Amino acid sequence: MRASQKDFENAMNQVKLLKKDPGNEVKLKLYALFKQATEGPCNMPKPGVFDFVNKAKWDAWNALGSLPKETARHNYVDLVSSLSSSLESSSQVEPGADKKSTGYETLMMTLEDGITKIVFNRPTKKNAINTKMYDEIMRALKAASKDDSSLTVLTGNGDYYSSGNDLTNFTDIPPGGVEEKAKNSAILLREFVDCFIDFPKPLIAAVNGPAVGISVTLLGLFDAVFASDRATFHTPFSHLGQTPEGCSSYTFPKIMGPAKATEMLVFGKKLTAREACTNGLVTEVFPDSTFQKEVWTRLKAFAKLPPNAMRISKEVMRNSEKEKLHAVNAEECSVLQGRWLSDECLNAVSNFLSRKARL
Ligand SMILES: CCCCCC/C=C/C(=O)SCCNC(=O)CCNC(=O)[C@H](O)C(C)(C)COP(=O)(O)OP(=O)(O)OC[C@H]1O[C@@H](n2cnc3c(N)ncnc32)[C@H](O)[C@@H]1OP(=O)(O)O
Repeated sequence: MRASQKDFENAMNQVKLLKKDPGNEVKLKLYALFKQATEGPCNMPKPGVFDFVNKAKWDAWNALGSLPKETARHNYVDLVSSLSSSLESSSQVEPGADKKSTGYETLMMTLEDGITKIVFNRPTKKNAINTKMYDEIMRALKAASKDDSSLTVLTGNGDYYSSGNDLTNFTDIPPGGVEEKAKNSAILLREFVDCFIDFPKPLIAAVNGPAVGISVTLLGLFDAVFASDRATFHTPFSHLGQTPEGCSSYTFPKIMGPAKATEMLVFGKKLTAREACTNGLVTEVFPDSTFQKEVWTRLKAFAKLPPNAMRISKEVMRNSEKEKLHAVNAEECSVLQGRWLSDECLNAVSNFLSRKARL
């Protein structure tokens, strides 16, 4: 499936919020893709040669020929998404942002009202985490740990929070073959999860939509999890021939008890936001229609609390667990390294990539 109608509507809203003019060439491209996506191929009469503006628009639209509406919608969403990161859209930002970081391809990052916000920004891929995104999240967390903010929030752009590991990560095989790939992936995963274990400030997830795989397991390392009632929580590891990561083999049984943790991590039961809240994984659930407003009101109130007291309180709670969490992370990565070479895993990934299986 290509970009959904919701992705398209989000993109249309984002365009209105662009703070910098993207230039005429890009505006014409946006216009053409929008018209193609909503009306199909151009069948309007060609404007006269002196009607420069309308002729340029007509030319851009007409140049798309018989491009299918769906493809145009997808390309429109992609183009807006790339503009949002490079030209700093304010759609993900509450008013009065005092600092925004560009230089991320897969994320948007802002600092405002004492809150650093890191937004997964691959909406057309349901915010699947590719290798670049793993690296950028680590870089963003390191920057957030040192900036002026008192808390850090992770959320997703579009209809998903994140669909977890990008399964195409498995297709980029180095010269050393699949063994080397599995080894490198285990090293990357360990380093990635370590960043969450060691993150020094309160870390909050605003789960705006469905969450899958590693985007769910990591929640056990967050300090608060706010969820839209549209969000779901799914860890289909057995279906994928894989095993738990993100320290979930330790945090989930502790949070929800071994029976519920087994339902999720071994049998792949998908939880609704309310179920995840009842089981202690989610702090609070909000109606989707008021999610952003209510969550940001709450976060802004938290951000006014004395930052050092919050940081030290987190440190006291986390310190007694840190060594254990690092050991669990190391063990989970080592087990996964073996699983990635198994037929069960290779078949599951190849089924996804050949579109035989979606969750
Ligand atoms: C360094 C390695 C570390 C590894 C850590 C271990 C981590 C483990 C995990 O996270 S396991 C979980 C992995 N995730 C999945 O298995 C989810 C796979 N995706 C799906 O099943 C579906 O895409 C969906 C249910 C999330 C959404 O379905 P639907 O609404 O029908 O949308 P599409 O399937 O059409 O998706 C749109 C678009 O996005 C691409 N996409 C979505 N998720 C992923 C993904 N996880 N990996 C790669 N690509 C993904 C999908 O292919 C479509 O792309 P296209 O438009 O066709 O180009």
